Amino acid sequence: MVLPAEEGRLTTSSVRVLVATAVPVERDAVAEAFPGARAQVTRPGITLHRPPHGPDLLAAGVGPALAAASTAAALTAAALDGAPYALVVSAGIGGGFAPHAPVGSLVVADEITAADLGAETADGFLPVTELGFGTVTHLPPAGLVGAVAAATGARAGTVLTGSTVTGTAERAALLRARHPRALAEGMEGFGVAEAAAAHGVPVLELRAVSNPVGPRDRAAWRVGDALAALTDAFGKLAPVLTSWNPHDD
Ligand SMILES: O=C(O)c1cccc(C(=O)CC[C@H]2O[C@@H](n3cnc4c(=O)[nH]cnc43)[C@H](O)[C@@H]2O)c1
Repeated sequence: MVLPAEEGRLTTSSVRVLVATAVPVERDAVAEAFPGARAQVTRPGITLHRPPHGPDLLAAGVGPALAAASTAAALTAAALDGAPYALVVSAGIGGGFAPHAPVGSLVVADEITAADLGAETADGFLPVTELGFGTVTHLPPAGLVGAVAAATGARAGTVLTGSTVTGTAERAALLRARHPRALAEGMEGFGVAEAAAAHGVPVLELRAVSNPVGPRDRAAWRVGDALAALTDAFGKLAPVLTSWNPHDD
């Protein structure tokens, strides 16, 4: 249930946490792990859902650009409200690289990497860093990644972000050749991480695998199973987030 209230502060954790999903159904799957009536908090450009004992939840939009814009809006609003977030979690369903991350499994990013941010050249792909710009990778706090993996059973590895869902075996193989530690692919993690980095806030990415990365086969997607895995994971994550001390990581 959602209440149109503006009141209520995060009371579970010692740290204020923002969970950014792409779409409302993912947000609601996370919310199921935090029972009670959710307050709905509107700020410029965004609407947050706030369970009584849980993190702030944001359906930030599909793709890295909208996810970054929405996450930045939430971070800015919280800072201006005098209650900044100490952690941002990018969460949702994702593609898993077979056989390393099977459908239904969880992946926590120890590295969040933009897979398609760069230039195609005759000699292959060059990331923007080799063109002299920006960054293509963000590293979540290692201690927190380990604690999340231990609590949820998630595999830890690289999670790639792209603006285009991979749809062929050739592209999947190319991505794994470029990123041998890649376990999963999503469309938002790097955008969320860029916004968090701009605010000096650590980031985490958790993906529940709904489909294999590779040839497009919508009939094989197991979105319901992945959403259930996401709910289950956040149920186990709550005590991890509560006890996490950013200064120790
Ligand atoms: O029908 C399609 O081919 C198609 C094309 C673009 C997007 C979709 C979606 O269902 C939304 C993707 C949404 O879910 C995440 N996601 C899930 N699986 C993958 C994947 O294999 N590769 C990348 N992203 C994936 C993503 O983060 C989006 O939020 C369907």
